[in-house]
Amino acid sequence: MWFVGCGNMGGAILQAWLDNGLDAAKVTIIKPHASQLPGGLQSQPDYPEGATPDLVMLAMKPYQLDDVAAKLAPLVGDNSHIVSVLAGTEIDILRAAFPKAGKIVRLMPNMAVTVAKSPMILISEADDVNLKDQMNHLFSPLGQPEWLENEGQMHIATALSGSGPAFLFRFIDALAVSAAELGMDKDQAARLALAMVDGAATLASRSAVSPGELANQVASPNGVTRKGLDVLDADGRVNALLHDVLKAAMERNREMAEEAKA
Ligand SMILES: NC(=O)C1=CN([C@@H]2O[C@H](COP(=O)(O)OP(=O)(O)OC[C@H]3O[C@@H](n4cnc5c(N)ncnc54)[C@H](OP(=O)(O)O)[C@@H]3O)[C@@H](O)[C@H]2O)C=CC1
Ligand SMILES: O=C(O)[C@@H]1CCC=N1
Repeated sequence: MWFVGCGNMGGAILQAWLDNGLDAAKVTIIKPHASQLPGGLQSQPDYPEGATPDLVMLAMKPYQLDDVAAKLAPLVGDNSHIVSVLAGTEIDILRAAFPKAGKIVRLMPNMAVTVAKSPMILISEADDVNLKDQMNHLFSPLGQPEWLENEGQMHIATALSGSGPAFLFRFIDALAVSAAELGMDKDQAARLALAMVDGAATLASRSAVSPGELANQVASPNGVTRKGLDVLDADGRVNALLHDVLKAAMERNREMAEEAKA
């Protein structure tokens, strides 16, 4: 297996696979600069000569595709599947870059692969049951595989699930900062905000009722929570805010897809 690029996202996937028993000897990492890598692995700047990979994980930045393809495309053949985590880089573009490759799959993971809790959003160029089984087997130790029906859905899926952790991390920070501004010790506020989100997310994921209903269960009539919810809900504030956040991220993903075609 070859990793092309192994930074935040590629490194998290590799770490998760190593934690799940992947033999490090089967991994070759190609990237320009030496850096600390999962499992103490070393990267190399050049592609191995005379070797053909079974699987290539494309995990560099989207704008680096042309550079990568110039060197990698001649080395991949029918039996080399390519899995790309590149945001906004569509299957047609990947196929044009790697005309001789085996199957091409797009994956949108998030950083929670290291705790086996990333939705693993997938789409491939062909509706191939064997390929799906193979990908599910490969990626289910990192989170829940979730196949899209069409590639157009990848824009919003990327905003929600790929970028989503960043939005939630900001929310946790904002809760902690606000609690500190309102009188709590800063470190204690940070600790409590994180523990509360962790507990609430676990509860919601295990609950038979929706998060909306759970919010109502927390809020006593005329109680403390209702006053806070009223602020979130005033003029549809929180929905409007998150709509705008997802729309901005989704539109950037769409724009990146257009840039890749230009
Ligand atoms: N970060 C995230 O949460 C998510 C990221 N993604 C996608 O993952 C991809 C990587 O993002 P991220 O990990 O955050 O980025 P990073 O900047 O952390 O990592 C980029 C990697 O690409 C390598 N690289 C740079 N140039 C080349 C090249 N010419 N050939 C091979 N490798 C190269 C870098 O190597 P070096 O260090 O040696 O320079 C580095 O290992 C992006 O396409 C992004 O869209 C998708 C979902 C979530
Ligand atoms: O910000 C980005 O472009 C990538 C895609 C999803 C998460 N990180």
